[in-house]
Amino acid sequence: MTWATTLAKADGGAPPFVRAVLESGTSPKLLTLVMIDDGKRVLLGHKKRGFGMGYYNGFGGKVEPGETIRQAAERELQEEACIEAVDLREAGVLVFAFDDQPVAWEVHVFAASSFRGEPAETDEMRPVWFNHEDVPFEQMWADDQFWYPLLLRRAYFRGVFAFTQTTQLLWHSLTERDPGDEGCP
Ligand SMILES: COc1nc(N)nc2c1ncn2[C@H]1C[C@H](O)[C@@H](COP(=O)(O)OP(=O)(O)OP(=O)(O)O)O1
Repeated sequence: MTWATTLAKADGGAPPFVRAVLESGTSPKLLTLVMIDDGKRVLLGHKKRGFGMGYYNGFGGKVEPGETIRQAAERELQEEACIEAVDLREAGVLVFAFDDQPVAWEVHVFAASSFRGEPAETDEMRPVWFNHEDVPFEQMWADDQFWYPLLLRRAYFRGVFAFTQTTQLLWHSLTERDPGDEGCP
Protein backbone atom coordinates (compact mmCIF):
# COMPACT_ATOMS: atom_id res chain seq x y z
CA MET A 1 0.00 0.00 0.00
CA THR A 2 2.85 2.38 -0.84
CA TRP A 3 0.56 4.85 -2.55
CA ALA A 4 -1.80 4.87 0.46
CA THR A 5 1.09 5.59 2.82
CA THR A 6 2.20 8.42 0.57
CA LEU A 7 -1.33 9.82 0.50
CA ALA A 8 -1.55 9.49 4.29
CA LYS A 9 1.41 11.86 4.55
CA ALA A 10 -0.14 14.36 2.15
CA ASP A 11 -2.47 17.27 2.83
CA GLY A 12 -1.13 17.97 6.32
CA GLY A 13 -0.92 14.31 7.29
CA ALA A 14 -3.45 11.76 8.40
CA PRO A 15 -4.29 11.08 12.07
CA PRO A 16 -1.59 8.86 13.65
CA PHE A 17 -3.83 5.76 13.69
CA VAL A 18 -4.01 5.83 9.90
CA ARG A 19 -0.25 5.76 9.44
CA ALA A 20 0.05 3.13 12.18
CA VAL A 21 -2.40 0.79 10.44
CA LEU A 22 -0.89 1.37 7.00
CA GLU A 23 2.66 0.82 8.24
CA SER A 24 1.81 -2.16 10.47
CA GLY A 25 2.70 -4.71 7.79
CA THR A 26 -0.72 -6.35 8.16
CA SER A 27 -2.50 -6.97 4.86
CA PRO A 28 -5.66 -4.93 4.39
CA LYS A 29 -9.11 -6.50 4.20
CA LEU A 30 -10.11 -6.61 0.53
CA LEU A 31 -13.60 -5.59 -0.55
CA THR A 32 -15.35 -4.59 -3.75
CA LEU A 33 -17.90 -1.96 -4.71
CA VAL A 34 -19.68 -1.89 -8.08
CA MET A 35 -21.44 1.13 -9.47
CA ILE A 36 -23.76 0.93 -12.47
CA ASP A 37 -23.69 4.27 -14.29
CA ASP A 38 -25.60 4.59 -17.57
CA GLY A 39 -24.20 8.08 -18.21
CA LYS A 40 -27.19 9.91 -16.74
CA ARG A 41 -28.20 7.76 -13.77
CA VAL A 42 -26.49 5.57 -11.19
CA LEU A 43 -27.99 2.44 -9.73
CA LEU A 44 -27.54 2.32 -5.95
CA GLY A 45 -28.71 -0.16 -3.39
CA HIS A 46 -30.41 0.78 -0.14
CA LYS A 47 -28.63 -1.49 2.33
CA LYS A 48 -31.09 -3.47 4.40
CA ARG A 49 -28.73 -5.21 6.83
CA GLY A 50 -25.15 -5.42 8.13
CA PHE A 51 -22.36 -2.88 7.74
CA GLY A 52 -23.67 0.40 6.33
CA MET A 53 -27.32 -0.51 6.94
CA GLY A 54 -29.61 2.38 5.95
CA TYR A 55 -27.11 3.90 3.52
CA TYR A 56 -27.31 3.93 -0.27
CA ASN A 57 -24.20 2.41 -1.79
CA GLY A 58 -22.91 0.46 -4.75
CA PHE A 59 -23.04 -3.33 -4.64
CA GLY A 60 -20.17 -5.26 -3.14
CA GLY A 61 -18.58 -7.04 -0.24
CA LYS A 62 -15.61 -9.04 0.93
CA VAL A 63 -13.29 -10.86 -1.46
CA GLU A 64 -13.56 -14.55 -0.60
CA PRO A 65 -10.56 -16.92 -0.47
CA GLY A 66 -9.71 -18.31 -3.91
CA GLU A 67 -11.39 -15.61 -5.99
CA THR A 68 -9.88 -12.62 -7.72
CA ILE A 69 -11.02 -9.12 -6.84
CA ARG A 70 -12.88 -8.88 -10.18
CA GLN A 71 -14.60 -12.23 -9.60
CA ALA A 72 -15.68 -11.00 -6.17
CA ALA A 73 -17.12 -7.83 -7.72
CA GLU A 74 -19.06 -9.85 -10.31
CA ARG A 75 -20.33 -12.28 -7.66
CA GLU A 76 -21.47 -9.57 -5.25
CA LEU A 77 -23.29 -7.69 -8.04
CA GLN A 78 -25.15 -10.87 -8.94
CA GLU A 79 -25.91 -11.75 -5.30
CA GLU A 80 -27.04 -8.27 -4.25
CA ALA A 81 -28.73 -6.87 -7.38
CA CYS A 82 -29.33 -9.97 -9.57
CA ILE A 83 -27.50 -8.49 -12.56
CA GLU A 84 -24.32 -9.15 -14.55
CA ALA A 85 -22.15 -6.25 -15.66
CA VAL A 86 -21.27 -6.25 -19.36
CA ASP A 87 -18.42 -3.72 -19.42
CA LEU A 88 -17.01 -3.84 -15.90
CA ARG A 89 -14.00 -1.53 -15.53
CA GLU A 90 -11.71 -0.64 -12.64
CA ALA A 91 -12.77 2.80 -11.43
CA GLY A 92 -10.54 3.34 -8.40
CA VAL A 93 -9.32 2.11 -5.02
CA LEU A 94 -10.35 3.46 -1.62
CA VAL A 95 -8.54 2.70 1.64
CA PHE A 96 -10.55 3.14 4.81
CA ALA A 97 -8.94 3.28 8.26
CA PHE A 98 -11.16 3.11 11.32
CA ASP A 99 -9.77 4.19 14.70
CA ASP A 100 -11.14 1.02 16.35
CA GLN A 101 -9.95 -1.54 13.78
CA PRO A 102 -6.48 -3.09 13.50
CA VAL A 103 -6.51 -3.47 9.70
CA ALA A 104 -7.30 -1.10 6.89
CA TRP A 105 -10.07 -1.85 4.37
CA GLU A 106 -9.05 -1.71 0.73
CA VAL A 107 -12.16 -1.28 -1.39
CA HIS A 108 -11.80 -1.84 -5.14
CA VAL A 109 -14.38 0.22 -6.98
CA PHE A 110 -15.65 -0.97 -10.36
CA ALA A 111 -18.09 0.66 -12.75
CA ALA A 112 -20.18 -0.54 -15.66
CA SER A 113 -22.51 1.26 -18.03
CA SER A 114 -24.50 -1.75 -19.17
CA PHE A 115 -25.64 -5.00 -17.66
CA ARG A 116 -27.66 -8.15 -18.27
CA GLY A 117 -30.76 -8.94 -16.24
CA GLU A 118 -33.22 -6.83 -14.34
CA PRO A 119 -32.15 -5.21 -11.04
CA ALA A 120 -34.14 -6.83 -8.26
CA GLU A 121 -34.45 -6.41 -4.53
CA THR A 122 -32.57 -8.98 -2.47
CA ASP A 123 -32.41 -9.61 1.27
CA GLU A 124 -29.38 -7.27 1.40
CA MET A 125 -30.15 -4.44 -1.05
CA ARG A 126 -33.08 -2.57 -2.60
CA PRO A 127 -31.92 -1.13 -5.96
CA VAL A 128 -32.90 2.45 -6.86
CA TRP A 129 -31.88 4.60 -9.87
CA PHE A 130 -30.75 8.18 -9.19
CA ASN A 131 -30.06 10.92 -11.71
CA HIS A 132 -26.46 12.15 -11.44
CA GLU A 133 -27.62 15.46 -9.96
CA ASP A 134 -29.80 13.70 -7.37
CA VAL A 135 -27.32 11.26 -5.80
CA PRO A 136 -28.44 11.23 -2.11
CA PHE A 137 -25.12 11.99 -0.41
CA GLU A 138 -26.86 12.78 2.88
CA GLN A 139 -27.90 9.10 3.03
CA MET A 140 -24.52 7.71 1.98
CA TRP A 141 -21.09 7.14 3.49
CA ALA A 142 -19.34 10.47 4.13
CA ASP A 143 -16.47 9.64 1.75
CA ASP A 144 -18.75 9.24 -1.28
CA GLN A 145 -19.32 12.94 -1.94
CA PHE A 146 -15.58 13.33 -2.61
CA TRP A 147 -14.94 10.54 -5.11
CA TYR A 148 -18.30 10.34 -6.94
CA PRO A 149 -17.48 13.34 -9.14
CA LEU A 150 -14.37 11.48 -10.34
CA LEU A 151 -16.33 8.27 -10.86
CA LEU A 152 -19.02 10.04 -12.88
CA ARG A 153 -16.48 11.62 -15.21
CA ARG A 154 -14.68 8.27 -15.50
CA ALA A 155 -11.43 9.43 -13.91
CA TYR A 156 -9.50 6.69 -12.10
CA PHE A 157 -9.03 7.62 -8.44
CA ARG A 158 -7.25 6.55 -5.27
CA GLY A 159 -8.14 7.79 -1.81
CA VAL A 160 -7.46 7.27 1.88
CA PHE A 161 -10.22 8.06 4.38
CA ALA A 162 -10.03 8.08 8.19
CA PHE A 163 -13.13 7.40 10.26
CA THR A 164 -13.98 7.56 13.95
CA GLN A 165 -17.07 6.09 15.59
CA THR A 166 -17.42 4.03 12.39
CA THR A 167 -19.19 6.69 10.31
CA GLN A 168 -17.62 10.07 11.15
CA LEU A 169 -15.10 11.16 8.55
CA LEU A 170 -12.05 12.75 10.20
CA TRP A 171 -9.64 13.21 7.30
CA HIS A 172 -9.11 12.22 3.70
CA SER A 173 -6.73 12.49 0.80
CA LEU A 174 -7.81 11.77 -2.75
CA THR A 175 -5.93 11.71 -6.01
CA GLU A 176 -6.83 11.23 -9.65
CA ARG A 177 -4.59 8.64 -11.24
CA ASP A 178 -3.89 6.78 -14.39
CA PRO A 179 -4.37 3.07 -13.44
CA GLY A 180 -1.12 2.12 -15.20
CA ASP A 181 0.93 4.75 -13.40
CA GLU A 182 2.68 3.25 -10.40
CA GLY A 183 4.77 6.34 -9.60
CA CYS A 184 4.26 8.61 -6.61
CA PRO A 185 0.89 10.35 -6.46
C1 LIG B 1 -16.29 3.58 5.20
O1 LIG B 1 -16.80 4.08 4.00
C2 LIG B 1 -17.35 3.33 3.04
N1 LIG B 1 -17.84 4.00 1.99
C3 LIG B 1 -18.41 3.35 0.97
N2 LIG B 1 -18.89 4.06 -0.06
N3 LIG B 1 -18.53 2.01 0.92
C4 LIG B 1 -18.03 1.34 1.95
C5 LIG B 1 -17.43 1.93 3.05
N4 LIG B 1 -17.04 0.95 3.89
C6 LIG B 1 -17.40 -0.21 3.35
N5 LIG B 1 -17.99 0.02 2.17
C7 LIG B 1 -18.56 -0.96 1.25
C8 LIG B 1 -17.60 -2.00 0.81
C9 LIG B 1 -18.52 -3.17 0.55
O2 LIG B 1 -19.09 -3.04 -0.75
C10 LIG B 1 -19.61 -2.99 1.56
C11 LIG B 1 -19.41 -3.80 2.82
O3 LIG B 1 -19.50 -5.11 2.51
P1 LIG B 1 -20.21 -6.16 3.48
O4 LIG B 1 -19.67 -6.02 4.85
O5 LIG B 1 -21.67 -6.08 3.31
O6 LIG B 1 -19.63 -7.46 2.84
P2 LIG B 1 -20.34 -8.84 2.55
O7 LIG B 1 -19.26 -9.74 2.06
O8 LIG B 1 -21.51 -8.64 1.63
O9 LIG B 1 -20.78 -9.21 3.98
P3 LIG B 1 -21.84 -10.25 4.53
O10 LIG B 1 -21.93 -11.36 3.51
O11 LIG B 1 -21.24 -10.66 5.83
O12 LIG B 1 -23.13 -9.49 4.67
O13 LIG B 1 -19.60 -1.62 1.94
